[in-house]
Amino acid sequence: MTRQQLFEQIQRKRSYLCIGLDTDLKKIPQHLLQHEDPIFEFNRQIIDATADLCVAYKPNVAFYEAHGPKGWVSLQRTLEAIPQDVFSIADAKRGDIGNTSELYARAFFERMNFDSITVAPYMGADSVTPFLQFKDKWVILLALTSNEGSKDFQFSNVVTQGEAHFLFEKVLIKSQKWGTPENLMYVVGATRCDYIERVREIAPDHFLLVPGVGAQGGSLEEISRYGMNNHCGLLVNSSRQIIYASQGEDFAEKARAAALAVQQEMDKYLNEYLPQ
Ligand SMILES: O=c1ccn([C@@H]2O[C@H](COP(=O)(O)O)[C@@H](O)[C@H]2O)c(=O)[nH]1
Repeated sequence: MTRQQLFEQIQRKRSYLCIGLDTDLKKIPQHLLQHEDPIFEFNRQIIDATADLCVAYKPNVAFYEAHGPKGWVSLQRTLEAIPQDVFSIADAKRGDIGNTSELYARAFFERMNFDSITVAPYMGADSVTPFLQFKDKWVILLALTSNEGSKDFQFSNVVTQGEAHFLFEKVLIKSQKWGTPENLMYVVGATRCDYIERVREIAPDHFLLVPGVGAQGGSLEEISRYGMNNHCGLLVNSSRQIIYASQGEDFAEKARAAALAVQQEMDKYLNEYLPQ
């Protein structure tokens, strides 16, 4: 999917919501356990109930690979249930020496046909660029993550081009030599709203994948106010708050209601903050 197609979808649906498919057998409604693939059945019903309200789905690969080969099958079936025009994100946080990264890229882009994959920047250019060689596919690079531990490394002081920066700023500056706003996005946590203006100074045009609203408490209003650019430039993820809105037989209906509430808020922010 191209950046323009993503933006058109955002305008059409009045939404920049990404729904995280962090599907956990311990949390899904118990009546689904009788299905031969309960994870897929849960995801299928969530997707059917919410596809008109969101622009992306993000299965976190950990929730699938934890089940071994069966989990990979659930992931593949889930990907096939995502409508063609909805952006798909493999939240896999990969990255290794070049020839290994190339195989990761082939696994997620060719074997499975995801639109994008999350990648860790720590191993540098040769670990990231193999993912950038695929037409209309995206790298979503971890820049400033939403978790408490982000403080351990991401705020370390480093010197870039003779200037002092935080490490996450260096990731944003340096990686713009590897990709463009047409194939590179960044993960920036909604719990780090105080840095969103700084992120936009360094990377004004790139899309940001923003986890951390909902269960982690980040502010959708602040991220929208300070993070929106002229292509919207935001995919705001919510996983648990939406998919586990109910653990009863009405789970899909309740997930739809939770997604609708977020979409309606996003509609308002698109009116207020999208530059004309
Ligand atoms: O900085 C990051 C990067 C990734 N995540 C992932 O996003 C979802 C968040 O789930 P919620 O239930 O909405 O909290 C999850 O898959 C994380 O692994 C993140 O939270 N922060």
